[in-house]
Amino acid sequence: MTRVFIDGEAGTTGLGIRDRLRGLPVEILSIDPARRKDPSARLDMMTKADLVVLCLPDDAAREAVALAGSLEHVRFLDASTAHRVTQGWEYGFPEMTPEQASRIGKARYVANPGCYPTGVIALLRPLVDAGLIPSDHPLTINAVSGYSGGGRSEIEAHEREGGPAFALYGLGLEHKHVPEIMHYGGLTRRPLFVPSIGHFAQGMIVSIPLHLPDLPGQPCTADIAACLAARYAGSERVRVVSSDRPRLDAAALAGQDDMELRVHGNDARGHVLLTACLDNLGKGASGAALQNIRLMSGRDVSCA
Ligand SMILES: NC(=O)C1=CN([C@@H]2O[C@H](COP(=O)(O)OP(=O)(O)OC[C@H]3O[C@@H](n4cnc5c(N)ncnc54)[C@H](OP(=O)(O)O)[C@@H]3O)[C@@H](O)[C@H]2O)C=CC1
Ligand SMILES: CC(=O)N[C@@H](CCC(=O)OP(=O)(O)O)C(=O)O
Repeated sequence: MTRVFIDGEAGTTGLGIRDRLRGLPVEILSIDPARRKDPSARLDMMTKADLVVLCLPDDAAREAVALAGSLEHVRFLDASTAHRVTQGWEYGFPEMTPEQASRIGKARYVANPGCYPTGVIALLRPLVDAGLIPSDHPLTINAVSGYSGGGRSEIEAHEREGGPAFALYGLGLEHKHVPEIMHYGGLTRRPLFVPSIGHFAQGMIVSIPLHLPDLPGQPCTADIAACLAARYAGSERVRVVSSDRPRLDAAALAGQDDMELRVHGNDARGHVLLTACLDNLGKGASGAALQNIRLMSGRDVSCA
């Protein structure tokens, strides 16, 4: 049975992973809460584990890997941003390419994707791979997240004091997710990424507008939709669904670990809007972590 230590178990992502592990054949090693930030107590737990799941701020995640670097039997899954584009780390997005699930299954170090990049890469990577979107195409990515995406401090701010109904942020245009979006999305030109936060707990929409006449070969909406549908055919967690509804609710998949992709098109205008709808805490965090834990413990290589 795989022994799992969740460093940061009491946080938002850590709790979500713990809940999802209930009933699975894994043993969860829990640290004494009073010593949860004590490096020697954490190292002691890591020594006993087969798999360490890091649900920590970036600096603490780097510290944990350094702390346990000499423990050769231990594998790591990091939910933070710290190692997502670091050499030697596998990207924990099993649906990204046909080979990715098996690469994750064999890796010692796996980085769980960011919540926004999960939606962005799912939409863009197949289209870039197919040559429908050039890697240097100028792109704008709009996104809205529930406030739980900001972790415990943002949750407390919204639930105790009340937060803004809707706010743009990241207005310095340097969001921490852009490097992984470019790296795994196959982009050579930096996209303009515009995140926002709403006064709802969980859920997310990523939306990417495209001008069809500006794309190579001038594809139509159906060409774009067919490319995405082919990539995710048979995927358990990522579905390409029809865009027949007049509006899309950002919280539509709250509480679920799936992601829905849509291609909203108006060929007469030459316009397409790609959307990804997911739960930032589900497929955007703990749900993806569960997929990776299953792959890393050899239980489920078909979950992509
Ligand atoms: N929320 C989300 O939607 C997503 C979050 N993530 C990532 O997951 C990671 C955790 O985020 P989230 O769960 O939201 O954050 P939280 O703030 O909810 O939880 C972080 C946890 O780590 C603990 N912690 C902080 N420093 C240390 C340390 N040095 N040693 C041990 N424990 C420590 C915190 O304790 P205390 O509260 O006492 O400081 C807290 O329990 C982050 O890197 C985040 O970027 C990834 C995807 C989505
Ligand atoms: C609403 C909100 O604040 N969202 C966070 C992203 C969530 C998160 O921390 O994501 P990763 O750990 O996956 O990188 C932000 O924009 O920084």
